[in-house]
Amino acid sequence: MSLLKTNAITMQFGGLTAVNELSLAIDKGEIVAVIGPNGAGKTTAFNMITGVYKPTKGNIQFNDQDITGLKPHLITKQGMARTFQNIRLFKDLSVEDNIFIAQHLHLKANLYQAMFRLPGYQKEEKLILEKVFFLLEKVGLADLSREKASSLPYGLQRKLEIARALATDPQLLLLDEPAAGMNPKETEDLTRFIRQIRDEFDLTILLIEHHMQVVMDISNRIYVLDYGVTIAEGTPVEIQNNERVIQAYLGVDEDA
Ligand SMILES: Nc1ncnc2c1ncn2[C@@H]1O[C@H](COP(=O)(O)OP(=O)(O)OP(=O)(O)O)[C@@H](O)[C@H]1O
Repeated sequence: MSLLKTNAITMQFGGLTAVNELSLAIDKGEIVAVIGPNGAGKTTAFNMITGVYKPTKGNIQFNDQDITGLKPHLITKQGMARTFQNIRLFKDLSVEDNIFIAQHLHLKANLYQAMFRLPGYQKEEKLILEKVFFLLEKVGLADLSREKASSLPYGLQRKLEIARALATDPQLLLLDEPAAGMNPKETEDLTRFIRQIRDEFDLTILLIEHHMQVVMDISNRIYVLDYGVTIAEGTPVEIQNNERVIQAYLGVDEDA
């Protein structure tokens, strides 16, 4: 059974069809990549899946529930989390506070209990802090918990962003260009890290990535978009040998 299924989702912006009848099916535990040249529609696809845009046509099933058009925070609550192409941390907050804030989504205490720090809130807060440190340990950032997010090297900021996404207890994690701007060492580390969190947190991962080495190394399957159209789907080996893909993408602009 697929964890995520998009049935011919289409997104039109005026006269432009950014994504045309995209049908993805992602099984539990898979790591699946969506690739394609700039402007192919990858981020638009993510935005439809995570509720930022409502598809013009088609529908999206997550865990066998129709989530088409649900607001992003409700989709997050159903077990989907994402990171963005441009890092979106609270740069002036500490590493631990960046995760603490994400955890608040799960708070059951009301505003009154929180304002006066009543016992119900304090108990919950303690549990959240434990979880924050558990996550920081897992991603190797525990020693840097008090540092300002903006003071971390780029690769670690990306890790922190992923840890923050994990704080919402996702089953499906969407990563939008996780290797963007990373040096070769950081990229290698990231590939290992993505596999590690998939295993440790029992995740399914969908990623957009331009870095071909990362894509080929990490993905179970790959979908290729070009001008909004799905031109190929297959294993890394199949994709690397697909003539249409080579023409549309791999032959050009490999490291864009
Ligand atoms: N909100 C919007 N309004 C109008 N056009 C948009 C909007 N968002 C995206 N587009 C257009 O839709 C097409 C697909 O864009 P999208 O950002 O999804 O591509 P992408 O594959 O993610 O590209 P990149 O690799 O550069 O991030 C582009 O032509 C883009 O200009």
